[in-house]
Amino acid sequence: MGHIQITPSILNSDFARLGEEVARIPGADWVHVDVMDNHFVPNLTFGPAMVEALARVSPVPLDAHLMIEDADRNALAYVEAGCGSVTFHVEAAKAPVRLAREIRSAGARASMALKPATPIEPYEDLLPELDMLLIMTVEPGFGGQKFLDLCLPKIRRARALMDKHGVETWLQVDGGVSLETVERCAEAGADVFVAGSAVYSAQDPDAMVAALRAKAEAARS
Ligand SMILES: O=C(CO)[C@H](O)[C@H](O)COP(=O)(O)O
Ligand SMILES: [Fe+2]
Repeated sequence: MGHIQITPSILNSDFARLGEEVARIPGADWVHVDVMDNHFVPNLTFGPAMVEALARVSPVPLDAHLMIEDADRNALAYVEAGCGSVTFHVEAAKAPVRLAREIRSAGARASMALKPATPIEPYEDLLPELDMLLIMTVEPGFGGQKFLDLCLPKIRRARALMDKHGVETWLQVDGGVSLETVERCAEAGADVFVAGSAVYSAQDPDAMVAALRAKAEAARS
């Protein structure tokens, strides 16, 4: 299992002041950027030009979470925009192995996401192709939703499969992660934690990043 990483999502931050919003979380490991196209999910955020502008000013690397149809054709634009990690949804990719290899060859970490109802088992053999697996803990589309406990067994099963294959793949959780739920995720085997509303609704977002990290680390030991 990798070291604990905290990845705030800017989805519920102030979109009119994104540069200032990312400057409020210097203690984060990554900034999580939720790209939504109003087709794969019923919500619309931003595209490569906006992400490229954010990459230029962010104090930490960008972790793009692409909730978009036709990931095969659109994912590389986010590597070119300067993201250090690019996550596509397996439900939106026609050729996930080829896409993961393309993302890696273009110079970013390749990551694949699973919606809550998508099982990990059919994708076991893909794990060596991935730098990170994202297990969604809400239905994708909106920030501020309630954490789905029904996803915890899948996190445990994914961690067991990673151990079985001896891979270094990081295991990210995204959706409803807060001081109340981060320990459950860490105990189940997650090592990368996305937190949107928990971080940006806090008085001091960087202190919330530190608090989430401390809880996840304590849960693991
Ligand atoms: O991918 C997402 C939603 O589809 C977001 O990253 C996620 O919901 C973060 O927000 P919160 O921590 O408020 O749930
Ligand atoms: Fe996300």
